[in-house]
Amino acid sequence: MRIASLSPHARIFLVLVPLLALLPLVLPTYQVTLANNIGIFALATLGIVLLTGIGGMTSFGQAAFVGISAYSTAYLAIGTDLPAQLGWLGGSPWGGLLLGMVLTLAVAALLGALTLRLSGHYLPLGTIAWGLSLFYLFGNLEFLGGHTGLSGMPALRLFGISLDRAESLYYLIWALVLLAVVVTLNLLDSREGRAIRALRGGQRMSESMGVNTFRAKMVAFLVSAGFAALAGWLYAYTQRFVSPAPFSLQAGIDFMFMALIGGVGQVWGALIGATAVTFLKQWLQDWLPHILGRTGNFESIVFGLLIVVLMQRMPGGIAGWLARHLGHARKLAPSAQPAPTPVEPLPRRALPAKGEAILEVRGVTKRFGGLVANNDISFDVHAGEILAVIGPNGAGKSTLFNQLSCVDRPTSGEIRFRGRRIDGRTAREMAGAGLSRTFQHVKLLPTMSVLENAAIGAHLRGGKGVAAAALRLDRREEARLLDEARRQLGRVGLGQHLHAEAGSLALGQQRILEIARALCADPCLLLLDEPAAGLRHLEKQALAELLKRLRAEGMAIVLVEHDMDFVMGLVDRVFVMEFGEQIAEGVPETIQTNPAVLEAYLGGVE
Ligand SMILES: Nc1ncnc2c1ncn2[C@@H]1O[C@H](COP(=O)(O)OP(=O)(O)OP(=O)(O)O)[C@@H](O)[C@H]1O
Repeated sequence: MRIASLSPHARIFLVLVPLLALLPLVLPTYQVTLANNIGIFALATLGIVLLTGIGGMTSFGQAAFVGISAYSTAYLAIGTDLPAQLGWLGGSPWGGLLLGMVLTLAVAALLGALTLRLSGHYLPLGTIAWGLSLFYLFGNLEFLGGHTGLSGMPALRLFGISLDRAESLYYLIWALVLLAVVVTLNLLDSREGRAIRALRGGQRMSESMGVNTFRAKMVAFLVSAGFAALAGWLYAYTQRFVSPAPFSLQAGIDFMFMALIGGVGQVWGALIGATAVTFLKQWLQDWLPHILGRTGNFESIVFGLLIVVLMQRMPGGIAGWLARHLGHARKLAPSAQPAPTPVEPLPRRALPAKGEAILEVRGVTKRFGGLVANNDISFDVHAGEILAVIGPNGAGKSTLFNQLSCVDRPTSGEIRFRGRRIDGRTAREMAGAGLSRTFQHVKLLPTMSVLENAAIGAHLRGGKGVAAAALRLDRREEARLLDEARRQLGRVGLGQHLHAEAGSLALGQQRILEIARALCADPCLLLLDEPAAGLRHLEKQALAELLKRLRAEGMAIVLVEHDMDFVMGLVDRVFVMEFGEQIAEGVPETIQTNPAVLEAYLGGVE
């Protein structure tokens, strides 16, 4: 295999694995011990990268999760005074890992269930509260040794091999770190991973594409806690002694610093950050007393100042800086590879018969306090038809759109989609039912590729979960999802831009990308919010051709649009609103000459 054909991640592994394998052979034992600590910190920090940097959820409780596992491990390994129920686990390192993992994940699930649905600062505050209370709990439980902790742990023994030396533990620790990196990279490069990566700034869009954002948050939270649990298990066997101090809130903040310095948005940032912070602290501790000529806790002060400067100079951390300067900012992100061979297309939804009523809106009224944004609106949309909703600014079009897509619910009246009432249903449910949409203000994930942005639309057409993704058992399905995204992008004319960052596209192209994303959901009703805004003349023509083809296939399309030339040459019917009222409805020819429309919408053209 040629090196040039390897992904950037594979190339990093190619360099890193032999380097890591050689280190204990050349380093003195105390530095191997330092490398072991770095590996354990990197594991916990990797959880922060996934949760905070990629998923956008800030947690200061990572050290507390490490602590639960470390204490479970130590408690079982020492094995004195075990309650009868835990006796069978006593003395076994696997028992410690199992108990640590189960307890950590149970606590994370509970904490997640309480805080992840809430926006704003609830999660960080919840994790701070959790970190504090657990620290005091560790210190006050007598069977955990109180503030002096648990000591006298035996050495780790796996498969009959004793890992009692720093060198032998080193290989276990770093093998697990690299395994965790692989699992994280695999997860991020999957359907579930796209959902996690979309959490930062794309939650409303994701829900409209059928992504269960709460589930995606929970997955990130649990995987992150799982890494902390693994770190805790290794920590206990490395130190062979546990006490509350290393699991304090301060330690949780340190993990956050490691992630920030290393590069919180990049998987490799965890390893870089853990290494940089450990060495920096060590270096400051060794040299500051010499430089300042006196001892004291100066390293904490200098460390704090250095972090402020680093954050200011390198907001993306060291990994972000390296990626930018080595020219692979994009490539370091999980990249969707082109499908190697033609794949079987995804199954399609049976489209309703042409002319079937897809959407029935009856007497819909929406009030915001005293303001009536939509008043008694009624219309139908049929399969194989394009309806335009037009009206001057503030007429109530977006409000209507939000209700049609179940982002908002009417104050009164009802909306039926394919005969079933949908007012009160969620946007996610509607995505599954066959309603897909674009947004007035484009909602893309700018640092993700065009291909991956489109693939989010196909989320509900795949079903492989986290374990399949982590173990790469989802490759066939993933290839089909990406193939569908590629097909839809080709259809809308973005086939040349598959691997570009979505944020690098012109605004008009971004709108078209939203249409491709919506089409990936295989909808039977497409809601397009100002699709022609920002498009050049030729792009508008191409868009009109595409919408005509979709109409011919039997799709129902509702669009809100201000560009009258575009609307009148394309749509079958026009629905006109003003001040929340419906003032006219009909074919474009009659609407164009309707006096009420001319008066209200065009400002009274004679
Ligand atoms: N969440 C809200 N709370 C209060 N008032 C709102 C809310 N959303 C919309 N409105 C009001 O409802 C009216 C209709 O707004 P809407 O955005 O639906 O109009 P529009 O036709 O889409 O306008 P535009 O073409 O400028 O997007 C406006 O007066 C607006 O201020």
